[in-house]
Amino acid sequence: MQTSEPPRNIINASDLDAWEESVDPQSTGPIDTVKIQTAVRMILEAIGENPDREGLVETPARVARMYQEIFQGLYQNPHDVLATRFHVKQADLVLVKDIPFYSACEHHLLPFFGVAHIAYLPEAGEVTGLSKLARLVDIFAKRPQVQERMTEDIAQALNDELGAQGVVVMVEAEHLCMAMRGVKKPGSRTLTIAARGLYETEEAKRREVIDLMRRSL
Ligand SMILES: Nc1nc2c(ncn2[C@@H]2O[C@H](COP(=O)(O)OP(=O)(O)OP(=O)(O)O)[C@@H](O)[C@H]2O)c(=O)[nH]1
Ligand SMILES: [Zn+2]
Repeated sequence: MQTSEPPRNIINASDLDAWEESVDPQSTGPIDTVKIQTAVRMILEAIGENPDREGLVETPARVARMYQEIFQGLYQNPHDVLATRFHVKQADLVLVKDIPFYSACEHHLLPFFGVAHIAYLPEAGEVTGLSKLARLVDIFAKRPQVQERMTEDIAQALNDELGAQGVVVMVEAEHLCMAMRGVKKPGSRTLTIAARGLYETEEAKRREVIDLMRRSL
């Protein structure tokens, strides 16, 4: 459908300034917030709603801001996050457990959420900041995703950037597309694992790490 006038509740470029100023443009990249607003208005119309009624009039702009936030990982580079390195004299296994995350399944754009556990065996005492592991999770969670790819991507980025001897990533999540619609199985959880380096080949060592991940501290 071609219209010469933009829908009335589409906010124009000058109105966008206020919220674009509050977000680092380098971290959000070229997310087209005006296009999102147009699309959301059309969806509201398509379901038979009145997009001009009081409760909905700001909704396209809210959804645009939300997508700008929850998909900002598309424009963030794991290389930048993992550039922070420290050298320690000796380092054995590093394991950060229960890193909470929220992502969106790419099939339905509904949330899946849960925790990620990240372990790596540093090479020659080369470690990164602990918070950087959590930032890495966010970079890959804040994209349209499938859980398996998110798990593999985190492991691969750590392997590539850190040069670790081995990496194990485990993700446990609940998918709202399986809970609130479709098959309707709330409470079911999906567990995915990715391994790199020595943990790919040495099964006993991988199992040790997985046991640590599953054990409550
Ligand atoms: N492997 C995998 N599947 C996912 C993930 N997120 C959602 N899905 C699944 O993607 C599938 C999409 O299946 P389709 O048959 O194309 O879509 P659908 O008709 O909406 O499927 P139902 O959810 O079964 O109603 C569903 O089985 C979802 O459960 C994920 O992270 N990993
Ligand atoms: Zn889904």
